[in-house]
Parts: sequence; structure tokens; C-alpha cells
Amino acid sequence: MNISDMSSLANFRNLATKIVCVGRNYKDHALELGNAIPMKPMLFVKTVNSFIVEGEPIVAPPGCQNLHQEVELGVVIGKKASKISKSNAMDYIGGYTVALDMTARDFQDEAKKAGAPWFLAKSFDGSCPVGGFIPSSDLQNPHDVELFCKINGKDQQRCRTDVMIFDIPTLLEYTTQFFTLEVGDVVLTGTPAGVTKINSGDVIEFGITGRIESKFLVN
Ligand SMILES: O=C(O)/C=C/C(=O)CC(=O)C(=O)O
Ligand SMILES: [Mg+2]
Repeated sequence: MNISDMSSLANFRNLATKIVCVGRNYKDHALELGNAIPMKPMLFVKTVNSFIVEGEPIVAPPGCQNLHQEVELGVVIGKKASKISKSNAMDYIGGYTVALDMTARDFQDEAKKAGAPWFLAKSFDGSCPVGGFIPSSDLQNPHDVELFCKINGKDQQRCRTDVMIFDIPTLLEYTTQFFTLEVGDVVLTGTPAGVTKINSGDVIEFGITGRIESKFLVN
């Protein structure tokens, strides 16, 4: 697929081979969970089975007692990227989305204590409710948008993307030194403060102010 084929890229969920997630990329979120500010990007991965779309419910994984929402700007890759540099990293972006990095916080706390991977906490089926697609040509500056997440109509997260610790070119340069990013892959750029426990029956609305918005129900 060619990067100019934007109509195909709107189906990024069907093209993606992985979702690369950045952790602790907003200072206020790192601090709210008692973590140090990272000196370099911290990465983990979700499988494509974690994608769900509007109309599908958010479901906690078996045994989870503390499911959290994390609203995040998603970068959708438009051109295969390996070992790219910051200077031309934006050329590899086909568009943007917004997603929830659903996190079984109790599983994650257990994993952190044991020094074990976060895979179970972060990549269970349905752990990435995802919204619409904005072609890169329609969003000149992804570092100048506001992310929001409302729970049952009340603001829970609201933050501009200009306060990311590592900006998007830095994240893409760093990531692609280790992993090839394929067309349709999504890089979730981390969440701002305001993560909280999600309960059965909650309605979660999230998006980019004035651009895209999605609504999901929690089972
Ligand atoms: O270190 C922790 O306790 C938790 C970190 C995260 O879940 C990281 C993220 O996914 C994020 O910052 O978006
Ligand atoms: Mg996250």
C-alpha cells in the first residue's frame, strides 16, 4: 500500500500488525502513579486482538478488580518505518486516532512487584477501544490538540498534547531502532493524568476536542 492511499489507511485496524504503546510520557500521569519521570521512552506492546470499535462493550479481563482507562493519541503509520530519524519521522505518519489503553491496574501492580512483564495487564482482548481516523493532511500539528475522556458525562482526563515528554518524532526514531513499524500499526503516545477505576455500566466518551469522539459502554 502507498502512503497516498488514505482511504485504505482509514481501515488501519485491519492492516495493523501491532500496537506499540508508550508509558509514562506525561509527567502528571507518571507522578500520579508514583513513578519517576523516564529518561528515555518506555515501550510495551498490545496485540491486534485488543482493538474494539464503537458498539462493542469494554469488558474487564477475568479476575480484574481495578480496570483503568487511559486516553491516548494514536499515530497511525502510513509507510513502513525501520531505523528512521527524527528529521523525517513525520513523513511516515498516515494519520491519527485516539484510543483507550485499558489497563488491569491490579494485574500491573502485581507484575511490577514481581518484576514481570505487563502483557496480561495491558494486552487482554478488547483492551484497546479505538476511535476514528484523521489523515495526517488534516492535522497539521498533532502536538497542538486536546485529548479528553469523560466518564458518565463528567470530565476525567483533559490535556493538550504539547506537554508530552517525548514528542512524536523522538518516539518514532527511538521505536524504529528496535522494531519495524508496518503500515497500519498504531503508536499510542501515552496518557495524561486522570486514570481511574472503571465500573460496570459506565459510559466512556473520549476523543480529540473538535475533531473525533467515540462512546463505549462498560459491561
Ligand atoms: O508505571 C505504572 O504504574 C503504570 C504505567 C502505565 O500504565 C503507563 C502507560 O500506559 C501510560 O503512561 O500511558
Ligand atoms: Mg498507556
